[in-house]
Amino acid sequence: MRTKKFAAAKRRKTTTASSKPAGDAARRELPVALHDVIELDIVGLAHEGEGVGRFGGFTLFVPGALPGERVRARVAELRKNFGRAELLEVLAASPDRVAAPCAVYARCGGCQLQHFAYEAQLRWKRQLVVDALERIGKLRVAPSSAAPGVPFQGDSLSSGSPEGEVSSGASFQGDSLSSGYGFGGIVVHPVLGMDDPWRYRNKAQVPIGFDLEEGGLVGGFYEQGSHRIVSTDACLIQHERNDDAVLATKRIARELGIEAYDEKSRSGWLRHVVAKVSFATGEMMLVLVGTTRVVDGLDALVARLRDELPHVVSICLNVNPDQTSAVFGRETATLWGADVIFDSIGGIRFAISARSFYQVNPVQTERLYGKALEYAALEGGETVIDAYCGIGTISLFLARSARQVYGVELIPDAVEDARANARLNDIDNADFEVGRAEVVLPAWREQGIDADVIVVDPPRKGCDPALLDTLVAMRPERIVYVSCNPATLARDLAALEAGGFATLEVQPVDMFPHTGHVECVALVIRNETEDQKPL
Ligand SMILES: C[S@@+](CC[C@H](N)C(=O)[O-])C[C@H]1O[C@@H](n2cnc3c(N)ncnc32)[C@H](O)[C@@H]1O
Repeated sequence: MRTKKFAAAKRRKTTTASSKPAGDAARRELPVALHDVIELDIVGLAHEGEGVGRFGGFTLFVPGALPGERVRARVAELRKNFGRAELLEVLAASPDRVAAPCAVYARCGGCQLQHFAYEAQLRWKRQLVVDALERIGKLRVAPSSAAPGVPFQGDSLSSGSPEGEVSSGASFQGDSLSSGYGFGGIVVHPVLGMDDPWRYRNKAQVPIGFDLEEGGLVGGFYEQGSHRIVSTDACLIQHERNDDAVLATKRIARELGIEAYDEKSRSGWLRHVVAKVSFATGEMMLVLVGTTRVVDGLDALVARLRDELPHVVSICLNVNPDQTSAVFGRETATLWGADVIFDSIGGIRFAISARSFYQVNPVQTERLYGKALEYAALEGGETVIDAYCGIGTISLFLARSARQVYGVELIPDAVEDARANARLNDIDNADFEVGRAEVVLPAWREQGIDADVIVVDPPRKGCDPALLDTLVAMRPERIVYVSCNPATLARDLAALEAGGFATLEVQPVDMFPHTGHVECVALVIRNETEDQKPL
């Protein structure tokens, strides 16, 4: 085993691969150099699930390592304030380490946490949320909700993302935390996990490539951080029917001599296979993404897919002729069968077309939106605004219990889907508008639309500051904040606290088991004492 002494000697001969000049590292006398093999203790997990270790006070991210472990690792990248190291050996394993069941886990970029026991994943995700609220939002989390059994304590908690999507610059300062307006702090519930955290995805989007050793046309997943395709026939977080459909498509295309598209030479035809399955009905849609509208063998491919895959009710073609990493091109046509498949979540039906955005984990989506409905506490007479409404999933969930729902969304196609889904469910009290929430809400306010409840479900970057200002000005009784990023959630909840609201509870939901992602829904209420202040 290489020792620290060896590493120090080797360091004198190496340079850093940092985005900063090598001289930088020398000046700052980093305790490691590129390619050093070192032993280090892992003290936390970063947002993407990499182990976080410290070596001589310097932070190193070690993918595959778990908190509490001692590992041997090779330094693979150095930057000014942190580095990355490749895991070589686990010297002392965490009791939460398990064998990842997926055969391609080590190479595929899809999952990051299969080697971490599921219960431990859930405890870690909850702690990520608590840390974000305390460190970034400087919000007080109720002590009673510091769940027993949370494995990581104190300063060695989840250690942030290397790139730092939200830089808090905040250290934990107990006394300066917000008091939560006397509510005793925000209750952060244990993460709602899945009873069976496998085979949960309803959509597979599989890149197609060429590999002579594998027999020609292959499909799988991009290797972590690259565009190299890892050929794979099974994905353990994917519904079996999607796996079967993709496997059959690859085999039949090979047999018919249909060529995979090659990014470098820009030759070949088939770029992606997308399979969608409705958990409610079992119906499936297949979308072939090719470079042109026609290709030899396409009719035969469709005929054989129809024969072999009885659950497929729709086969579509998307044409993407461009030299781009975007999956889809502009043109989509139905080659056979229906234009859409139907799914339902919580009794609301959704029509899913080749290009519609739709939640990929329908089981957990129902639980997440059920919580949003509970937090909205609707009695039937309320006006609700759903900002960032997408295809109107939350709006339609809430419309059944409210007087009127208004949804706003940036993407026109999604708004079309939202309107169609409202019609499909005979819901006539939900109106949708295309636009930026931060522009449309102030306009609605000018028109006299006042909301009792406002739901926000923004993208990872969180709410636009102008929208937060509008929420503060509109002073709805309740805000239900659905978030896919605890860091921006914490930042925005802090802004709402400053504007006279209080966050009562946060319910994290595990929408993507075995990945570093965690979704949250937060209940924020208007602070009545603020209402009594003179204007
Ligand atoms: C996390 S998704 C919400 C999805 C939606 N709740 C659903 O279940 O279908 C965020 C949505 O916000 C939209 N969006 C992004 N920026 C926006 C903005 N400034 N105003 C309105 N919508 C926006 C995105 O297009 C996306 O559909």
